Amino acid sequence: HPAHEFCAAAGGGGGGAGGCGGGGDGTRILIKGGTMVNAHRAEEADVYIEDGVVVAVRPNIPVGDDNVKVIDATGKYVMPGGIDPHTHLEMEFMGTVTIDDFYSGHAAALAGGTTMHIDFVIPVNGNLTAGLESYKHKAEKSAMDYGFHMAITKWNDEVSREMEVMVKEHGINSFKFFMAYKGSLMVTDDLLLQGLQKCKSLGALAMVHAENGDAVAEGQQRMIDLGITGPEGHALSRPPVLEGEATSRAIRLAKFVNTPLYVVHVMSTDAMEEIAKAKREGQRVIGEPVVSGLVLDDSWLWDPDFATASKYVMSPPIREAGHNKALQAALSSGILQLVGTDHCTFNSTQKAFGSDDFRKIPNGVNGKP
Ligand SMILES: NC(=O)NCCC(=O)O
Ligand SMILES: [Zn+2]
Repeated sequence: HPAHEFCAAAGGGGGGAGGCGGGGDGTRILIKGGTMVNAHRAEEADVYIEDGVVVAVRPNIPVGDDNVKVIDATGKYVMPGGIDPHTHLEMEFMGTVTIDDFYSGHAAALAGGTTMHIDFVIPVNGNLTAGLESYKHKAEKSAMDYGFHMAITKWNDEVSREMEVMVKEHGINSFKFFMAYKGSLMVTDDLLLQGLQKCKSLGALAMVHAENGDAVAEGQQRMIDLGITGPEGHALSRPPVLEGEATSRAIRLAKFVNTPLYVVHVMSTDAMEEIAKAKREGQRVIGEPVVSGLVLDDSWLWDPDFATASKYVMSPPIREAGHNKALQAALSSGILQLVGTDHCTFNSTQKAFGSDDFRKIPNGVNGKP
């Protein structure tokens, strides 16, 4: 099984569902001489691991016996594995499927030091159980730990009942509502309200993709009417004001229901300021910037080469320079709380579906731009 290559490389046990796992196989590893970094500080320390569990962290741990695998980390940082809270592996979207699956995506993540991620289950025709079955199947080739959030794309009594089953029987306790992608994944305010109330009653976390999907459709038509069909039309059609509006609306509806809210991929100062204001007033709102929004700007979308420009098409769009620095500052001051990648990769052939109409370019970028 391909997962074993990575488990072996990591010195871990056998690869069960959800990753390599410790396995109690007697593996002993000593990482020596590095600078160990945790959330609160960095220090010179060795790390001793038994059966996949860190049992000692202190300077100068003696090697002891020959059965300990010693890794020399002199001059290197030793950090906990990263957790990516936002990915889309093998996701069916905009008429195609993201090219990184639960094996190639895991290989890339592990190579970069990410050891766990949370993907979004997309229901099948609104059915949550069918969606989960499909994602469990996709994840059979996994090589690292993973978990699932779940999108809610329809509303009826069955969906409401299934949400409870997801929380109580499958450990899925975060549900995403797309306020954009009109005609496919988008939900109405009515559905969002029902969903927020259900999340509250289950103690689950509601998440939103915050853009005004109706206004985006209008903005897209405006661009087409103006003859703007290239990737730059993507950013022009869905400006920050539409992200700010939806973020504010979701925050206020969550306040009305009195339930916490997680805003995924915060890409603009407009959205970030809505989150900052709500938090100042004591509301429980979590804001997640993503790597592309923190480090890139929208100039790429104006590249005359379609293959280059289309690589940067995602939603909400990568914004004008300035938003990225403001998001970085908000992250360092705690207004925004964690970073995802929104890893959602399409190759140049897939991106070319929209070579004469930006509306058909599959939305999504590589999480490590
Ligand atoms: N972000 C993006 O453009 N694609 C992935 C789907 C989503 O998160 O909206
Ligand atoms: Zn996403």
